[in-house]
Amino acid sequence: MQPLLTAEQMRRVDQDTIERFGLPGMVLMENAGRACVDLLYARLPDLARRRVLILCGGGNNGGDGLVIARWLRDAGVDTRVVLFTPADRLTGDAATNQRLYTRLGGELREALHEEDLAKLPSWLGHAGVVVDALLGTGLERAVEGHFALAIEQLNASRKPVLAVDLPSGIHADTGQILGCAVRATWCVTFAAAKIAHYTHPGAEHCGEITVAPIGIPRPMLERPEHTVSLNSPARWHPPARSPASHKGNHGHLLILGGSRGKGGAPALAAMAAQRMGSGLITCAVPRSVQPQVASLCPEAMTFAMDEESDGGILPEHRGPCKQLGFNPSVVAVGPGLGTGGGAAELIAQLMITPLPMVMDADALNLLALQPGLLRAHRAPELVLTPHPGEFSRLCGHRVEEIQADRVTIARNFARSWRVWLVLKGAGTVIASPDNRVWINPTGNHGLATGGSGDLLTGCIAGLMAQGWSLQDATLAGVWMHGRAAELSAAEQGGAAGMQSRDLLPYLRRLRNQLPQTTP
Ligand SMILES: NC(=O)C1=CN([C@@H]2O[C@H](COP(=O)(O)OP(=O)(O)OC[C@H]3O[C@@H](n4cnc5c(N)ncnc54)[C@H](O)[C@@H]3O)[C@@H](O)[C@H]2O)[C@@H](O)CC1
Ligand SMILES: [K+]
Repeated sequence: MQPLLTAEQMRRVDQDTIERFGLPGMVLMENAGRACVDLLYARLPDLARRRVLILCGGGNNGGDGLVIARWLRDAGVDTRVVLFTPADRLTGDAATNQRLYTRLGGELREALHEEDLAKLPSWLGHAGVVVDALLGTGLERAVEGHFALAIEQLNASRKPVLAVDLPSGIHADTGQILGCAVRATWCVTFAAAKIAHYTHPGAEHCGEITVAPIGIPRPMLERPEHTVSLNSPARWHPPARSPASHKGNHGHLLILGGSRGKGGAPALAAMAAQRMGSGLITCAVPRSVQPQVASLCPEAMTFAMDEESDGGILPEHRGPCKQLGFNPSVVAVGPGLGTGGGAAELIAQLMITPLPMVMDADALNLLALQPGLLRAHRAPELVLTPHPGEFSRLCGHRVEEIQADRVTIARNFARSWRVWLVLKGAGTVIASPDNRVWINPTGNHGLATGGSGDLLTGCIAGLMAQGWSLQDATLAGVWMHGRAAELSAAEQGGAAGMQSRDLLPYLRRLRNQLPQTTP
């Protein structure tokens, strides 16, 4: 497990390590500072020839900066410290580290008044690298005044920046910028990453993230109340495929969707599910788009549903599972579905159908119009995959409110509606009905194009249909979808201009790289 902590959780972990476990705070701070020094040496082989400017705030983040300053000065590196609080106001371990640095002959300037700040551009100009130790997890209000000025001048200097723990100005729990925030080249965080490291816009400010151990015992980090984790392949348990298997062993996925002008969506979902290894796939679509879906994806079976004059599904065909004469392992509903009356009745019917289900796109828009359906759902496993706009319609919060605290709002929704929620967008949040949350680190802006959501639906539903656990199918589907975009960008000429279909060969490659559990 790679927990992602809030500022309060980290504070408690630090405190328990010091008070209950008995490891002094000075040791933690020493290890934190030392880890930053190691990163600087590793990334800048010519560090000894650079001037290092260290900007320190008045809390323990500044204390880490003073540890860094001591090590570098002792190694003969040209090191300058600028303190943004009066030195005599430092307390605890930060004050001790200030004394140690000064005892070593280290020079320390205070930047408290306008005339001090006027010198900052010149100090920055002479710096070969800057350490941002202004504010860490203790950020408690919007940055303004001389801190804001320093951050703006630092960003304008375009110097390489190491952020200590978090880029100053980023809120640890939400990834939001409070006032303004440092743009770092590297960020070394301690013991565990924080939610902000993988939540935008904070994530973009971090640069390369390193999680450094500082002596906090693992059980302190892996507490049950630490419910947010990074989504990573290490914890999935994909079921093994037998060499003697046939298509019937790998599930039958029913995709319900499509409408006139939106025939590509169910076809894309089907193609992604195939690349995940689904055995059989049936696309049930309105009659007029059936030939299109069949020619886009000849490996899938198609089923024609009678349609309304606008190309949507007719209400009398709302029981497609029965009509098809088979019991699908999983239903994926929504890609290109449309929001006509027939589609609405279809959703109502599906919500009382006891089948595992993935709902996306127009299925979610229809659900938003009849929220009572969600409360009464009978799906043993239900995954909703909204983007922030769809989620806004579902949960009633404005998009800006959702984006300002994605983890909390997604978590509350999943818990109160007993669903798995995949809140899409950079740093996709996956929330389970039992209060656990994962943040997904893979993906890029190449996914910001039509069709990529349909692929994601196909990935998750395709894995579920093969007997993956709901949790693993959802986590792996999201992770591989993002990773495929990264691979496509790296190997096919960049993220912009990516077509959703470009992801398909990479999905197949990633699927086959996953470890399998023994049958
Ligand atoms: N024992 C510990 O608790 C450890 C803490 N560590 C470091 O300590 C940091 C947390 O330390 P603190 O809790 O002292 O917090 P910070 O050092 O992040 O900041 C707290 C100080 O900043 C002030 N402040 C808050 N918001 C401000 C704003 N917008 N503008 C100006 N000043 C503002 C507060 O009044 C307080 O004086 C971590 O991020 C990490 O870098 C590490 O040294 C590891 C051990
Ligand atoms: K910082």
